[in-house]
Amino acid sequence: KPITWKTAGKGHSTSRETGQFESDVETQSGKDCSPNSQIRIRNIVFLKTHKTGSSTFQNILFRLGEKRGLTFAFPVYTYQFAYPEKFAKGFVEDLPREATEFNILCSHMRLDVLAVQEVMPGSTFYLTILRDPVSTFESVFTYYRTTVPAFELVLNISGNPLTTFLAAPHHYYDSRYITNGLAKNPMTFDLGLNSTRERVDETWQKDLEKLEKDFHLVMIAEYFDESLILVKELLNLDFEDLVYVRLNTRPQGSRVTIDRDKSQQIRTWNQLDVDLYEHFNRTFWKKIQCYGHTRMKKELDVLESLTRQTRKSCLDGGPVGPEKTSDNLRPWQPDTTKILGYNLRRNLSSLEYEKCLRLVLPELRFHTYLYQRQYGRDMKTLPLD
Ligand SMILES: Nc1ncnc2c1ncn2[C@@H]1O[C@H](COP(=O)(O)OS(=O)(=O)O)[C@@H](OP(=O)(O)O)[C@H]1O
Repeated sequence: KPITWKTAGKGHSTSRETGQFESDVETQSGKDCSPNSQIRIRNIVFLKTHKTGSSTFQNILFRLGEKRGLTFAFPVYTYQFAYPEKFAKGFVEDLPREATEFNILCSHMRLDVLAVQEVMPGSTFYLTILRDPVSTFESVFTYYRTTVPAFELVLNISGNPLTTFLAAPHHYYDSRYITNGLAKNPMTFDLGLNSTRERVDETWQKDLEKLEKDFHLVMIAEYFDESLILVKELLNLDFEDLVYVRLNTRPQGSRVTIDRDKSQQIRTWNQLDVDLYEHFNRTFWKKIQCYGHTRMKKELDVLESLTRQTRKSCLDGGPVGPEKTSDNLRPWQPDTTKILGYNLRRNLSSLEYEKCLRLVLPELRFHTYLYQRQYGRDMKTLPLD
């Protein structure tokens, strides 16, 4: 089924006679069931939260954007919009000469919706992804142990660093430093909210209501495939657009075992993230309910089967450590854990190779490639000051 990308302009009407909806994105916002099978959406903002499976979804958007010739809003420097600063229009590279608007923005940022709206057209779909806060925090802690100041402080203390941190997090966490953003309620921080609060309060309820209005879909990492089916419906995509391999995974051995006590400590320390996740998990299942469980099951079967076939025809086995991947397929490696990558089967035809390569291409390489392609030059180097 070919996709026709059209901009869903503001003010499109609902055709009551035919029962078909051509509503613009605004009119769907906040609804549990969005009858949108007739619209073609061109513009997408994906808030790439940290350690939530977001690189896997970003890879889907990278492939989609390249295939449809869409224009990416890239950061002026590096691969992130001056993270952990709040997003600002000035962090975005200029439009390429021949383009009239940006279509996809999906690099790491700390959200400021109004600032993003200054960059992206009105007819834009806003998506993000949340993951169970205990798994997210453990992953964030392991990955950023030497870069987030609050985590760095426990490095030289003997014993398990996560145990040490969780025993007295206030001792290490100084909320005045924005670079500590990921050390407490990392998902709330990425969403641009005040993540330093100790507990949910009235302002928090308002924040949640606002997020519900701002985002058309909040994906849930634990139900990644179900999330993709909802994305497929929302953006009118094909199954083949959604085929993926899990990116940025760690070897089993690098995971810290989280027992019941530790899990409780993480939940207490990240209470806003817990509430955020529970809230959007509930709205997610309402959307699934609207979508229909039987229909969802059928779609999942098709996606799983296509994904299995694609992985089989592209990959030379499962994910492997950095020592076993070729240079161009090796994901960026922090100094605290290995990040797994993939090798491709040998003897792929050149057509297959191009398709399979994009499926496993690590974030930074794909970003560099797309930037080069869009601007006809290399990325700018960050000025030293
Ligand atoms: N499809 C899917 N579903 C669920 N979880 C997934 C998926 N793909 C990746 N992952 C897990 O997400 C973690 C990496 O997240 P990110 O890609 O967001 O990391 S990053 O912030 O961009 O570095 C990383 O978690 P940990 O392995 O616990 O570190 C991945 O294993």
